Amino acid sequence: MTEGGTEPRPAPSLPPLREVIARHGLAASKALGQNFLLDEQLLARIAAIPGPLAGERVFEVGPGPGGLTRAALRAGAKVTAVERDARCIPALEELAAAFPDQLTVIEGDAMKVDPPALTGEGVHILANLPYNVGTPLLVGWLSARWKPWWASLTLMFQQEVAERIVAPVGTSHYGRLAVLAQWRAEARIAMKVHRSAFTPPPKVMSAVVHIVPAEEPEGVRLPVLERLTAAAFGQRRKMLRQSLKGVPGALEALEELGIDPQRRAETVPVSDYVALARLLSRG
Ligand SMILES: C[S@@+](CC[C@H](N)C(=O)[O-])C[C@H]1O[C@@H](n2cnc3c(N)ncnc32)[C@H](O)[C@@H]1O
Repeated sequence: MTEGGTEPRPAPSLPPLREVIARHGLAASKALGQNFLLDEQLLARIAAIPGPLAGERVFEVGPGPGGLTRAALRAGAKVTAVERDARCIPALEELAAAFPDQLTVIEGDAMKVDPPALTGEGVHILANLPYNVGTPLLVGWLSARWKPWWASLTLMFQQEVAERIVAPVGTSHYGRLAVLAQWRAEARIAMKVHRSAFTPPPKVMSAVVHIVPAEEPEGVRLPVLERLTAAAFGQRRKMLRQSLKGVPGALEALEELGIDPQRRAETVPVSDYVALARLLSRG
């Protein structure tokens, strides 16, 4: 016995994921963006990205046959998983039975559930999702009130999308998503994943992005920052004095901050967008 607690339970032995997929007839659906990860060592490495999960709560979106789910459960997490494909639910219920009191399975659309109501605050979000679902969910999670209800995000994306999230100023991927992800959070690519790791393999390479909340800069309203970056990057080849013309007060704010109006959007660091938005948030 450990002091004040119980011995961790030995992880139950589970059938290989291929067998789970075959037994439950989980032929990958293109419409649901299903590309499954079956390599359990790789899955364990992804589940380790948020840090030690023993006793932590995890919200998983799109568990599918449960590969990433079982990795998080083996690491000792309490997992709430939302899956849209009804065919996957019996396989996930089997996993819940193998890890008593550790897994709650919800059949539903992640775009429609209210995760903090399901999981409470301080959860680690884990997801390997289709791009068309993953990006809107990410934007929603990054737009939450700060500090957010989640403790970290560990999300698989197409590599090109991952590059746009972590892009430094001055690079071709730098844009609205980079500013949104970086103005009050730290975002990095934690792992690149070759397309051949998926069944079936997608057309492009993938990468896992890890995001943790940082201090929110004071006096900045997010809608103001978004209006600014929408205008600036909406015409990214133009000089700021042209692209920001339609944003009331923006040209005066450039001058007040000593930001050269001849610069283009992609040369302006996140800290300058924040400073501009702070001035414009005053009004
Ligand atoms: C790329 S697969 C990943 C499956 C599994 N996590 C893995 O890594 O092998 C994406 C999963 O997300 C599910 N999914 C797609 N759209 C969803 C949505 N709107 N809400 C919840 N799950 C969704 C799919 O059914 C599928 O199981």
